[in-house]
Amino acid sequence: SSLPSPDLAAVRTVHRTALSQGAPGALTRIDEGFVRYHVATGEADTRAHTAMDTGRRFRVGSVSKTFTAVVLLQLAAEGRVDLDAPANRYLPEPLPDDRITVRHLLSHRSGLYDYTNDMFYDTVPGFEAVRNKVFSYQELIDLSTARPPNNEPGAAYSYSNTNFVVLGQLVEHLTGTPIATQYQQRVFAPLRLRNTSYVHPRTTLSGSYARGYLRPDDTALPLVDSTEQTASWAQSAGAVISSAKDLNRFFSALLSGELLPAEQLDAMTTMIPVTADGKQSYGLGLRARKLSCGTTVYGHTGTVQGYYTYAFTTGDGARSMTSLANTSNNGTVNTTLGATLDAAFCGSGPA
Ligand SMILES: CC1(C)S[C@@H]2[C@H](NC(=O)CCCC[C@H](NC(=O)C[NH3+])C(=O)[O-])C(=O)N2[C@H]1C(=O)[O-]
Repeated sequence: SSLPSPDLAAVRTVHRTALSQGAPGALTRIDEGFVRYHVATGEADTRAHTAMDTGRRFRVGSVSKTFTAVVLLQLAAEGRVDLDAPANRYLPEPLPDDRITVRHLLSHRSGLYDYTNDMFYDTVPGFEAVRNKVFSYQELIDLSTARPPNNEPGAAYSYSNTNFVVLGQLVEHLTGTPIATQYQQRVFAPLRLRNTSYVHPRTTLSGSYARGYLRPDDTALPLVDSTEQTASWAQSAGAVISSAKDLNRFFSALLSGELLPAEQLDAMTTMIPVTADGKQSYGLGLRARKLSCGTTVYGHTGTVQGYYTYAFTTGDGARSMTSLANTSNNGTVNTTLGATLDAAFCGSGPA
């Protein structure tokens, strides 16, 4: 490819920095055609002192939003949902504002308040209060609509988990099947993502996986093992479990046109800047980042208790990278881990 070779030494340096900042372990896998690169550092399990390896599964957090967006856009391609219709046309219970369209939800422009702002205001108590809870979509939506909207529909970008919880409810109401069935039939099975699952509300991960460690707000306290949770607070906004190999396969397939017709892929990759420097933008359930070398990559990030994920690919899907650090509530680690993007796609160290 026209890209410089990945800088694996730079990836290792980023991992070591993340560990020095509090991550128990980190992994990065890069795939380009039949060529793959693996870098794993530190521990997947700090009690058993098990070494991290790139084959381990983990909770992907909001990378789940791209899976949900693919299901929605396939339904749109089948003529079963109109992206510019009011979402209320497809929902069992109406949102307070009829002007909110399906596209507003997919692009975080609905204005719907993000209930996790309250739910996780106090990090560990908030997590402990919900880690074994099972929510209905409607319960989560009601938490959101109890608060004023962030903006008029379509007037601004304001990221909100609520948007993708509504979209999960919409998919289930429209198809009459659980979102898990739609993920399985439309994405997991066709791409043979054997290490990817949606097991909500089961709390355990199967197979070989990395344990996740949540940092308390009082950073003097020990990390909290947050591996087992229902992730019911997130569901179609964040409850997918996957691996670096599978996420690389998913994003490569998506951007190379295996999952969506051109019209829907174009809609998904029509990006609107979300940072002042214009380097980060959002489309429909998809992020884009312009890297230090000028290359733009497409994918999503994830933050779920105990796990930070970056999963991105080139515009043609030729080269993909997934990085994980098995901690969270540690913004320094999250920012550090993001530098694996430059190492993977620009062949350079942190910008
Ligand atoms: C926009 C984000 C960053 S937040 C959103 C979603 N994750 C969540 O909403 C979880 C928030 C609480 C997570 C918790 N933090 C606290 O409790 C802080 N008090 C922690 O760090 O484990 C996800 O994933 N998205 C990320 C994304 O899309 O990159």
